[in-house]
Amino acid sequence: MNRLSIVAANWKMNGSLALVNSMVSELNNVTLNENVEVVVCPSFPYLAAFSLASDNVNLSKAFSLGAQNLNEFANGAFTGEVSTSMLQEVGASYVIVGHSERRSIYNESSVLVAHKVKAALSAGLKPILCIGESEDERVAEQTEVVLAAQLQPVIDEIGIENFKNVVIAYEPVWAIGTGKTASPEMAQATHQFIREFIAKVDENVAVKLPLLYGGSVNATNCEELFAQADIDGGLIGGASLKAEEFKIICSAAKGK
Ligand SMILES: O=C(CO)COP(=O)(O)O
Repeated sequence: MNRLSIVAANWKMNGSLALVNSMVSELNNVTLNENVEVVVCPSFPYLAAFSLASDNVNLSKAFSLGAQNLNEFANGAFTGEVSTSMLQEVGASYVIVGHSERRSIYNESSVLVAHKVKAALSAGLKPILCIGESEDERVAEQTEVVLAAQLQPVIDEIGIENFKNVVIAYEPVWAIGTGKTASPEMAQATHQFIREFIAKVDENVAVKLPLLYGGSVNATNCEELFAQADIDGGLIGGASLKAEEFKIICSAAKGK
């Protein structure tokens, strides 16, 4: 089938220059399976340093750099914000959009998320679009409704054909940073729903779409999660800050 698997590290507001340098040299020793890409998303101040350190060791092209957020406007009076061209200039090729922490703490709506996805694509950055339900929503059996409501504004904004440059990360909010991973079967069922939701609009796009799982992925559970038919890698938080553990997770991914 030839579908790319991706392991993306979301450092969130963690890390340091020392971690950037040690991670780059550790990643230089990882052997990846075919059709696997690794994306490291440190905080804004470390992007340029990560690029430089990767160039210095000539890190394989399978390793890319991503940002954790972007502003939807090209430039202007937006104090504290970062534009797509700035991200590109420092070497980012991916950007996380719509993480549940941004949706809940910074009130980012699905419409704003859609605008950010569009801005990323227009600048040639690949968005890693995060979607996921809260624990209450799952208990109320609203998971599929919530996911559909998060996806539809993006489909409306960019058009389904542009999903060929999008990565989706399914991150159940109740599994983020809690140690409560969705079981591989539960995660697979939800990934299958997401792929079928996209397939209803465009089957060719759906077949090729990398669908990552996120939420307490670690060195112990990654293999079983990544073996699921519709799970094409992961978006890793806490475990991506520990080089030894992250390397195991990277090596567990296989292109489908
Ligand atoms: O939010 C996440 C990645 O974006 C997941 O975080 P954890 O892996 O720490 O649960």
